[in-house]
Amino acid sequence: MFHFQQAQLGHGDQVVFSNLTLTIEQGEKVALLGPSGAGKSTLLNALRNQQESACAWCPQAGALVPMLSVFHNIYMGALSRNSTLTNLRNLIAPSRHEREQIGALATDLSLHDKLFTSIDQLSGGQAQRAALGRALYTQRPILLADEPVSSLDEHQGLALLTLSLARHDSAVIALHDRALALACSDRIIGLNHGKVVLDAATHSLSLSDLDALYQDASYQHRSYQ
Ligand SMILES: Nc1ncnc2c1ncn2[C@@H]1O[C@H](COP(=O)(O)OP(=O)(O)OP(=O)(O)O)[C@@H](O)[C@H]1O
Repeated sequence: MFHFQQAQLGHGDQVVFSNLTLTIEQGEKVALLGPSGAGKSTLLNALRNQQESACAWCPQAGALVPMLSVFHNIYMGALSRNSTLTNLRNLIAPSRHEREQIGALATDLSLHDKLFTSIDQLSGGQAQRAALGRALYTQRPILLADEPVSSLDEHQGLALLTLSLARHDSAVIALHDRALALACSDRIIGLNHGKVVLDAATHSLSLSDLDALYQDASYQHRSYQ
């Protein structure tokens, strides 16, 4: 599904991964872990570039339109699958179908009472749930998400991540919460300084294995598979 062979990834002149070899198969639910600046967002962007039309995309900043409502921001997930005319009509006077679909999704995200509230009047966690809603509403098979539940409490984070993963065939999700990664993924890829330093089946890992990823600057590659 995704494959890199001795790839160089970065931003303009800034090389982040100098020699990345990595394959992610269809059906895998992968958690990306690693300290700040390790390269998680860089890798997610590169994955998206490989399969853009198949990916539901939930970037870290959310990229929502602050003046528009939760409903309208979630609807934006559907823009690419409808005609311009249908989109204009739905943005001005949503069809019953869209109201029902987005209403049900907002209920799943505990945002039903904020459906017609603008994003700039939401808490950080509510805005994050709206961003996840927009990604889910694209209805594409691969979920790529960058810290999608970082502003939520652990119970809500786990519930929404579980819901999101159940709606996608495959997923790669950058997380900072190690326990959440252990609870939700079936493979964990650990990054450090633009290198894959851990790549293992989740069931073979413990919290302390993951702690080491953050504590030891000279962490060496470990594979448990
Ligand atoms: N737009 C950019 N232009 C240049 N360098 C960038 C850009 N975005 C990120 N970088 C650099 O790439 C490296 C990896 O950043 P990246 O955002 O991928 O890390 P991350 O693991 O997602 O971090 P965080 O957990 O803080 O989000 C960092 O050194 C960062 O400074």
